[in-house]
Amino acid sequence: MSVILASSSPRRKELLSKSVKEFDIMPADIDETVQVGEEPLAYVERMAKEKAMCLIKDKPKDIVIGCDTTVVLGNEIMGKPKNDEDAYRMLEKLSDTTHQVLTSVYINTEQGVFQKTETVDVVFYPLEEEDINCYIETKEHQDKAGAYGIQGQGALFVKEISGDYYSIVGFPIGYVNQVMKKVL
Ligand SMILES: Cc1cn([C@H]2C[C@H](O)[C@@H](COP(=O)(O)OP(=O)(O)OP(=O)(O)O)O2)c(=O)[nH]c1=O
Repeated sequence: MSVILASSSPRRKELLSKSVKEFDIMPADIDETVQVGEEPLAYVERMAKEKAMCLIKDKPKDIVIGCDTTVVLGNEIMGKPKNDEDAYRMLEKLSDTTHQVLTSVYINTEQGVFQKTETVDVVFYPLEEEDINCYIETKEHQDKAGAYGIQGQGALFVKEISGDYYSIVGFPIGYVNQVMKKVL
């Protein structure tokens, strides 16, 4: 039996390695389109499950972990920006307001499924045009939901968070570790 992380994210790999010594990485290739009328919570939970399900078919005896993170402002789901203009648009909207970061982790094991979804409130300071343009030049936004990374230069935008920091980064390692202690 192996542990498989269904992810291409270097952050998820680094965080899982704090809890599990040996695991395989098999990125899941799924369609991440939001369905018509789909609520953010349902969306992020479906994505985490689908990433894991992709691999479960071939590896039913293994522990498979799928995870998804999305930024939500009001009812708008902000995934990864398509380009720099899209990133600018997202950061302009996130300026001087509170958004939610939703992260769902889906862990399939022989003992059953463990799924948890965290919602973290994040408050941003007002961002000036120059702040956003300088940030976009760093390219840090490119692979991140909501076009920022709290673990990098995006930290400068953050006034306050309420909830699990590691869920913002994309992987609720404390919870995953609790599950690993039960199933490994
Ligand atoms: C808000 C925020 C998001 N992110 C990241 C976490 C996720 O990796 C990414 C959201 O995209 P996801 O689709 O959740 O994940 P991914 O495409 O990076 O990896 P996978 O192969 O597992 O699907 O945004 C940060 O790293 N820091 C932040 O502050």
